[in-house]
Amino acid sequence: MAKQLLGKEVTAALNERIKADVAALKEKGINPTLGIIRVGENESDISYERGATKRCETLGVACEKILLPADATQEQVLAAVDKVNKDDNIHGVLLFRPLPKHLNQTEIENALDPAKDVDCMTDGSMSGVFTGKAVGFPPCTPQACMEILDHYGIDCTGKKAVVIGRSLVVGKPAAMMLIKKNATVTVCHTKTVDMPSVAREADILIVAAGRAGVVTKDYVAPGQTVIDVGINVNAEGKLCGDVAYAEVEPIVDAITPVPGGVGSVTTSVLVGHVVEAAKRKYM
Ligand SMILES: NC(=O)C1=CN([C@@H]2O[C@H](COP(=O)(O)OP(=O)(O)OC[C@H]3O[C@@H](n4cnc5c(N)ncnc54)[C@H](OP(=O)(O)O)[C@@H]3O)[C@@H](O)[C@H]2O)C=CC1
Ligand SMILES: Nc1nc(=O)c2c([nH]1)NC[C@@H]1CN(c3ccc(C(=O)N[C@@H](CCC(=O)O)C(=O)O)cc3)C=[N+]21
Repeated sequence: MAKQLLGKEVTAALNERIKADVAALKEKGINPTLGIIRVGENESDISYERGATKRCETLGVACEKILLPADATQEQVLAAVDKVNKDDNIHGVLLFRPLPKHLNQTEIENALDPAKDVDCMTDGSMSGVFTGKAVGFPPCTPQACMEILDHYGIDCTGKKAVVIGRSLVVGKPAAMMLIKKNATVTVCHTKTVDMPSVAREADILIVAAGRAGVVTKDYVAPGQTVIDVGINVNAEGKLCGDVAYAEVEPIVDAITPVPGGVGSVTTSVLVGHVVEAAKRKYM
């Protein structure tokens, strides 16, 4: 039986700190607020929105939403970003990605006010992840993965880490953060040849492919820690990860469940960034 790495154990201390910061801000008459921009009805975006909204509520942070149709134009999305940029009562912004293909995502991402960039959307913020210089906030999901490793005392120094996925939201920044923690990192993607044998060599396996069940028992080995970032909705409408949990869990040392793993830490990290953005502005 693998040890379950539980999101709620990781977020307990984080949430207490956030609540204290929220109380201090409210005492000064500041109401920390997250702005959400969603384009279309993607299920994984909607489940993140639900989780983030709930987390805001329990931590006393307000939430304002702009919802646009899947066929929204570049101008409409840019206008939404401009609106949240100009709104002094919004301290941090979440824009779900990837955006529909017809949009110029880079232009939209970089239109955001860097001070409100709580999920590392702008190139300026992302540069900080690669250079190690403190620029803005790191992306919430890879940070959540690192929080889990830290909380459970999983030391990365000298370990082999394999990341499946190379997106700017998860895979690439996660690889940089693992390097910073002194791991030796391999990044896999759809052109990787013989992924199972690469993954089996890992001490720490981070999976962010966005395909339910890609990681089967052939990808894992005893002794491994598996962090399942994937959030997919199965045929019964239930959340499931990218790892075939039932067949992988008996083999490895430690694993994050879905739900109850990375996703719940991500929303806490996000709300923490919003509160920190408000603190930087006023305190
Ligand atoms: N738990 C959480 O808090 C969060 C969860 N997620 C979830 O994580 C998953 C990944 O998200 P994101 O990075 O944004 O997704 P993207 O679709 O942007 O990227 C997926 C990456 O995985 C690679 N990939 C896809 N299929 C395979 C495969 N069969 N074998 C190897 N590599 C593959 C792709 O490779 P290539 O580049 O070659 O196309 C790509 O680099 C999604 O399920 C998403 O919902 C995302 C953010 C937060
Ligand atoms: N710019 C951007 N950043 C993202 O991080 C991002 C994104 N776009 N697009 C969509 C995906 C998907 N994703 C989810 C995160 C948490 C839950 C989630 O359900 N969280 C629950 C808990 C789920 C669990 O317990 O595992 C909660 O917080 O209560 C779902 C989905 C983020 N993503």
